[in-house]
Amino acid sequence: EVPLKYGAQYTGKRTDEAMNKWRGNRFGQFIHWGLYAIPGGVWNGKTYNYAAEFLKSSAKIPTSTWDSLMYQFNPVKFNARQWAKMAKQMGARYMTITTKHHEGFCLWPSQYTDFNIGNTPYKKDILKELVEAYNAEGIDVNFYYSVLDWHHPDWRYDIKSPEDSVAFRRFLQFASGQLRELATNYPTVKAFWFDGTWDNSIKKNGWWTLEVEQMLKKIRPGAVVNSRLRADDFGKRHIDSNGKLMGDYESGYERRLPNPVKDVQVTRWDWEACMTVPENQWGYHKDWSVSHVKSPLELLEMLVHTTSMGGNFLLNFGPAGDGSIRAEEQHIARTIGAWMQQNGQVIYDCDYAGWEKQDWGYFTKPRTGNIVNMVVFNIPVNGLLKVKVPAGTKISKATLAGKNVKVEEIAKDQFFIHLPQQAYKMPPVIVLEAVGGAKTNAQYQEAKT
Ligand SMILES: COc1ccc([C@H]2[C@H](O)[C@H](O)[C@H](C)N2C)cc1
Repeated sequence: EVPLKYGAQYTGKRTDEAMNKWRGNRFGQFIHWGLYAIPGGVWNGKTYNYAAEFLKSSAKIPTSTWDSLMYQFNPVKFNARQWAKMAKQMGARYMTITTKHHEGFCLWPSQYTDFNIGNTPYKKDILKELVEAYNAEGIDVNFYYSVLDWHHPDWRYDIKSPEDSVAFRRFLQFASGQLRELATNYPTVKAFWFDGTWDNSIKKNGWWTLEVEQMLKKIRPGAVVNSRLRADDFGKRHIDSNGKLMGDYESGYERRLPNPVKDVQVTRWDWEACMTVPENQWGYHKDWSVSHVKSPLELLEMLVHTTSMGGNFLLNFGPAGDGSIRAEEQHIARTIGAWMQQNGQVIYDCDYAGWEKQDWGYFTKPRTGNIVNMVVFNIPVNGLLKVKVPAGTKISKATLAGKNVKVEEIAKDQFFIHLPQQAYKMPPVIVLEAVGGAKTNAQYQEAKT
């Protein structure tokens, strides 16, 4: 091991109450909302197919022109309570909001820059409205914060001169101040999702990333911070030079999920995957016809896949500039929500079962009891669902929607589950009562230090 000052501060999963709640939430709503939602990927009549929140660079728009969008920000259709109700109906247990994306525009009235919601026609503190509305629905709120800031004159992509060093130190003070006011003025915030930390300027200032994590946890004990913030003494990000995860959970899965067979080592720590509905649009884009738009079922399978590997799934919504939620996203919320209404117990507070992945779907395991859930996405034509269980496991009971289903042992540690013959519009859940069998997932729990 190399001695590190700014590397991982602990190993193994946090087991305090705040982290257990963060983990048990499992399903979150990401919201990307900022000035980019106004043009929605279209500039001077031309549609740019790249991510809408990058339109400033795609269309090579000067900062002064882009920043004047602030004077147009007046979301007349914005209703925080309606958004929160929709998220509740979808079954989201937490919501992560872009307090400030790369453009540098702040959804809260920051004292550290005028480039904020207070100087828009809307004027009011949107962040406060969202925190209150979502908390009122029992949904935890987490803050996304981009360190990269296209608006701020002291931002640097790299440190190549003494002037760069002086300017960037001022920038880091600015960012620390913004984070302090976010953690202080919105006391119910539960976690911080850092982005925009891939540049050399940050890699060369790993000390600051640890200082920020420690400051936030001092102001908000129990706060959860993602690995994406952190760089160690040598500029290594997410995982330090000794191979240890920094921050409280691994946040490298962006628009991709770990493979349930090859990447099972991800279960040794907490992690979260964030996902777009189109191929690559986080902010609102006017034209979703340019790429595949994932169906509710595709997204539901990703949620179950993520839970089955002990991770959290953060599904993105990109509200329009007027504060409305597009029809596709409303449909996704309703469809996933209907299934979560019946089956949320196989997601919330559930984890990796440690059983071998099979083609029919995914296993999830509640924290306590000898239950293993099967979420079936691939229904066998003959209605006989072949299940392999760990050596020596006995299945004492299997139910589907509360009704017993026949379990027929066909070989050592192999069973047919007789599925009721019906048209399955949504994935059925089979609850197994299983006793015995090797405890396989223990091997990935690292020693706690
Ligand atoms: C350079 O490639 C990037 C950079 C930043 C991103 C941002 C997206 O705008 C969104 O906020 C996502 C979570 N983040 C990684 C995506 C791709």
